[in-house]
Amino acid sequence: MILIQFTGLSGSGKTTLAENVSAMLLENGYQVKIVDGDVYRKTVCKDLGFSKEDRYENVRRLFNISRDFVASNYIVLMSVINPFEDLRNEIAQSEFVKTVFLDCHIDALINRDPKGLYQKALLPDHDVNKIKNFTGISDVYEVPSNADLILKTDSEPVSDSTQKLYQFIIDNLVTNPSEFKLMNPSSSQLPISFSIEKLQHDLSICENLLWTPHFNTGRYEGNWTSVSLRSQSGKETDILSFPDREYKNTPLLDKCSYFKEIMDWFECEKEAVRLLRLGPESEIKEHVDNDTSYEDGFFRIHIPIITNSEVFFYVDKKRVKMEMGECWYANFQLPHSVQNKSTEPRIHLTLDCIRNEWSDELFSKMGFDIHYVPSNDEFSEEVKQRIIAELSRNPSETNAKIIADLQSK
Ligand SMILES: Nc1ncnc2c1ncn2[C@@H]1O[C@H](COP(=O)(O)OS(=O)(=O)O)[C@@H](OP(=O)(O)O)[C@H]1O
Ligand SMILES: Nc1ncnc2c1ncn2[C@@H]1O[C@H](COP(=O)(O)OP(=O)(O)O)[C@@H](O)[C@H]1O
Repeated sequence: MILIQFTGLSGSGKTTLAENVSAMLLENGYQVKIVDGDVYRKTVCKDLGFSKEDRYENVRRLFNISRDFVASNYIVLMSVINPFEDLRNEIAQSEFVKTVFLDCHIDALINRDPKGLYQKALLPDHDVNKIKNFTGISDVYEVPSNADLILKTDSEPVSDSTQKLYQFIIDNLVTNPSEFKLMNPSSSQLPISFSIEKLQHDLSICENLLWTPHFNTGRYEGNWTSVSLRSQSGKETDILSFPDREYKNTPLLDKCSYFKEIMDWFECEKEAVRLLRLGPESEIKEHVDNDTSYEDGFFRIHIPIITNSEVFFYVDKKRVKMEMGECWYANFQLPHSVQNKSTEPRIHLTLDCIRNEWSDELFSKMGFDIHYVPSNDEFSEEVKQRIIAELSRNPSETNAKIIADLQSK
């Protein structure tokens, strides 16, 4: 299945194209849902306005609703202005999401003005009818740099845009739903970054110590070593990481105040905390680490201290570009590998953390469905009830069948 996240200014054609394409898809036997910002702002999102925070919250809520529909094998057309690049990218991390940019020049929109909103947005400041913070006029719209499809809705007829979008959806549908795993992102950047200078300062304290070679020599080629800031024995040379054991800070951590500060930023229990050094021209072969996904109650964080563009970190066959000072989660239960093709070492600080309420709040802000249970054909009870409630609002023979099917599971 597929989720189309539209992005485009008011009047660019989101509603028109969503409705046209939906009609064509329905005619051809597909199940379709339109999740339209304009509509949901009157119900689920009626507490939200147009501040930056509210727009983020609005789009995230609509994405959560859309994702539930995708889980029920709907083609979903999420029709929102969706003005922020980082939020669109966050959503696009899910494999089933495609971004469609409705590119329409502002002059054409002002001219077109189907709802009379531009006229109101352009009124003088003192006018009581003026719409403030209007996207494209008095509020930001970040032009997408990596949309999967761009439709020039100011220069092509509606029928052309409709046909192109319809074909794009058909071409990108996951044809065998049983092979399609709906899941949380395989990797995701946290909304925090750390000082590269301070990270490298603390690293310099550790650099002359004895770094222990990684125990599983079959897994890598070249040089892969580590030093512990927190380990089971409390020793710096103990670099093993096993779940559900007691961990203690090592004496090294007392000397590294910034690493300690970073650890404290994570308001959750920590297991192993280590510096991992992948030497020049070295490679960690593809492997999986069991029970290391957020859904298992665990999350491993990577913070690059020294890295460069010749480091290739892959998670689930996708390259994850982690820059120095950034903070990343990845699901290491999925196949992953690292190649350092450069002549410099790559050094990361890694923290093994235990999921709790604090991290659930953080991960839901990052677009994770914290109720997601990894299984191909089952939903959590809560998700199931939400889908049933939504389908019941829209009675039809098909919806009645889906509800009966869901209730029988
Ligand atoms: N200040 C301001 N800025 C932009 N849009 C405004 C504003 N005030 C009201 N409207 C109407 O709200 C619709 C946009 O809502 P969205 O949910 O798509 O916006 S956002 O993605 O959260 O930015 C948008 O609907 P569309 O015209 O369908 O885009 C407008 O009708
Ligand atoms: N190629 C096109 N694609 C979509 N809409 C177009 C196109 N060309 C002209 N239009 C017109 O632009 C307007 C778009 O309005 P609407 O679909 O409500 O936009 P939005 O939902 O983005 O606010 C409609 O009047 C539509 O007929």
